[in-house]
Amino acid sequence: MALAGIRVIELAGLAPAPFCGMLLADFGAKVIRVDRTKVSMAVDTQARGKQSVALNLKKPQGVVILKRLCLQSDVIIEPFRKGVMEKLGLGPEDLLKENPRLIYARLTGYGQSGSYAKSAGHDINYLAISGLLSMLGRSQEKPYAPLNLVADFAGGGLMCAFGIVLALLERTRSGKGQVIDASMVEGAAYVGSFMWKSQNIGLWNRARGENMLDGGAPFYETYRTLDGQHMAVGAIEPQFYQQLIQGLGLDPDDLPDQMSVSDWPELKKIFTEVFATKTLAEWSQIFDGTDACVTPVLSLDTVLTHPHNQERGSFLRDDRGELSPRPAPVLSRTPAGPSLSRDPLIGEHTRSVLMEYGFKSADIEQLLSDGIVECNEAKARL
Ligand SMILES: C[C@H](CCC[C@H](C)C(=O)SCCNC(=O)CCNC(=O)[C@H](O)C(C)(C)COP(=O)(O)OP(=O)(O)OC[C@H]1O[C@@H](n2cnc3c(N)ncnc32)[C@H](O)[C@@H]1OP(=O)(O)O)[C@H]1CC[C@H]2[C@@H]3[C@H](O)C[C@@H]4C[C@H](O)CC[C@]4(C)[C@H]3C[C@H](O)[C@]12C
Repeated sequence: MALAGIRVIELAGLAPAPFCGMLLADFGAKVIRVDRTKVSMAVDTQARGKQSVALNLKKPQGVVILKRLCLQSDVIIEPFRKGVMEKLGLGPEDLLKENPRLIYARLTGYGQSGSYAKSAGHDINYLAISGLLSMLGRSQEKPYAPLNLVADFAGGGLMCAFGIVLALLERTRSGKGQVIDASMVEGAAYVGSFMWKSQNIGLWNRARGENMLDGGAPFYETYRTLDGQHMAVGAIEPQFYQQLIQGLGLDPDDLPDQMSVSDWPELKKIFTEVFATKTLAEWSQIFDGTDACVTPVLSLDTVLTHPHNQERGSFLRDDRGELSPRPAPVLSRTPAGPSLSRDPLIGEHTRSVLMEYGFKSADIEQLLSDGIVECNEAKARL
């Protein structure tokens, strides 16, 4: 796998950092998640392929252990508010001094500088400050955040993983690590570059929800079917639009021009009425194999049974039968090899990881009895 041999220390966080760690693990990195002690249940739902060490960083010995782990690792991912790591004596200066090859990834909402740097926040706040939230939503309605996909995952976890891979690549030339300041506000805005750079071609001239790609156009919309499901329509180009009209059984001569914006509400009404006359299966049969750009809106449960997804093996089932997306993209020689085993329990690998990093058995027993680290091997065997 592409990242085989890379060791990553991921300090446990909420959603973006765990996703970043999972991406690296899927592509072969050894990812050790450092959890707090005295926590019963992990909140990391993106723990595929990771190991867990439970370590109390509020104790000086805990800090020493983390430093030792970082000394023999390539990457650390920290998901805390600005200043937290420095307060613990684990800031970039401390860690890079001991391991100059370390890549120190700081995944935060607002970045390491600026007046918001120390403020709490979540995806919706970062999206708001990025400018993008103002563009998301239906006509005449308030802005609407599309789950926590854009800032947490696209602009946060994924962008941070991109930074880490860049830094690893650069290190092969310089031999040096570096600090990555991954702000979700900036990551989200960057993912949205198209929105800024396409303003001068008139794509966003109208109010929110009334443009071509934000729900304004009848040919870029979802429609309810007879059986209460939905079809997605993305027939932008005239030659594809023509196939949409044909599939709907409409006569183009009876319809206003595709690009007549003032007629869009009327055209939407017509499409809505027609889509409501057939089931999702019937519409799929009509449009599959055409270039009308019409597809069924699948649920998380039905994606697996769709022929295209089945043919490509786009989703996988783990040992417990849970379904999730296969890692993307697919690399021809060194594809990802996601773990199919259950997620780690908190502290399940404390002992084995510490041994691997050179700690002696007797020292580990002492750390356990002092409450600096915790082990959950017994629970894991149940
Ligand atoms: C699924 C829910 C998550 C939703 C995601 C949401 C939409 C997001 O947007 S995530 C993005 C959040 N933002 C960031 O990550 C940006 C950077 N980080 C921050 O800004 C902050 O960390 C913060 C704002 C996110 C949190 O601030 P906080 O004050 O809590 O923390 P920090 O200032 O960063 O300081 C951390 C302190 O912790 C100390 N620490 C760290 N590690 C250790 C260690 N190993 N040992 C000792 N101490 C440690 C560190 O030193 C700092 O200490 P100080 O403060 O003294 O400096 C989920 C959201 C909530 C979940 C539910 C909830 O947890 C309750 C249940 C729990 C149960 O187990 C499972 C079910 C729950 C219902 C659970 C379910 C879901 O997981 C949630 C709903």
